[in-house]
Amino acid sequence: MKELCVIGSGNMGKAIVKGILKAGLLETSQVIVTDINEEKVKRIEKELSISGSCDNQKAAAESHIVILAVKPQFYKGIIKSIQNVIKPETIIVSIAPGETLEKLKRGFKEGAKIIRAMPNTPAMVLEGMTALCGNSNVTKIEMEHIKKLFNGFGRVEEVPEYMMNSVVGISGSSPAYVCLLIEAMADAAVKEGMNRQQAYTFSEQAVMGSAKLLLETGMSPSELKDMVCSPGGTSIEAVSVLEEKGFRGSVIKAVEACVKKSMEL
Ligand SMILES: NC(=O)C1=CN([C@@H]2O[C@H](COP(=O)(O)OP(=O)(O)OC[C@H]3O[C@@H](n4cnc5c(N)ncnc54)[C@H](OP(=O)(O)O)[C@@H]3O)[C@@H](O)[C@H]2O)C=CC1
Ligand SMILES: O=C(O)[C@@H]1CCC=N1
Repeated sequence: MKELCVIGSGNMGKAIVKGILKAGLLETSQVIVTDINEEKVKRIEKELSISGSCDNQKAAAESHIVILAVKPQFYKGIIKSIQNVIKPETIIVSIAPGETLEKLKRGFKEGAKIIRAMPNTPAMVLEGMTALCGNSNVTKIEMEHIKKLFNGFGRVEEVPEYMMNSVVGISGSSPAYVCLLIEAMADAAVKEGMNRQQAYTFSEQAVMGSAKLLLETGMSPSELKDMVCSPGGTSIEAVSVLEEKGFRGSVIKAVEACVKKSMEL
């Protein structure tokens, strides 16, 4: 038996396995990863020294925890192929938006232990943020066990299921819009004559450092903004242009659109 089977070795599947191994939470011999693409399986086997397979059913049958890390459109087919081999004590973890506990439950046998998770790509560098919620068949101890694994590659918060779509908006999808901000600031510096690489370094470090400062001090974003904006200084000039252009309103609308899409999936 393996402790963990991850179905789908793409961006998230690989990030999750890498994080758990890096944190030393599981041995390489306790993990199996599958993919539809044999080349990808070979690559991840070699890179992480773990077992790989193209046989989802066999891998799921012999694992205590099964994480579904494929795009939502492949869920139906994969669940159909593994539903009969999932043991009553197996914990199934889904990371797709739109796959509700109710929808997932219909795919598995009565009593199945199902957890919904919403991680994000910074998991690749152990700085992920994951929201978790489980169905009533998952015990407290089992939830703690899954939390600990996801803690291996970042922070974890348990949330009620109705918050999962909001988590997609603020966390799962947000690296995409944070990157737009980083890219735009770098573009501005390039426009001023800075070389591209240096512009990315300044921009990335400013975003990372600001987030770290807030996380480590407990300061609110408005407090840090006020601290940076000297009276009659440079920062308030930038803030006032962003307000004029509807920066915050645009971000709120963007997150709302993301949450809405997640609800529709
Ligand atoms: N990327 C992100 O930022 C986040 C993604 N998610 C969710 O995580 C899930 C995975 O996303 P992501 O990792 O980005 O997707 P990827 O496409 O990078 O990875 C999925 C992998 O699964 C493979 N696959 C497809 N069908 C099967 C199958 N039948 N059996 C086994 N493997 C299969 C894909 O192969 P092929 O490429 O050949 O189709 C691919 O290698 C999605 O549901 C997504 O919504 C959640 C949070 C963040
Ligand atoms: O864009 C998506 O659908 C996925 C879900 C969260 C991040 N990426």
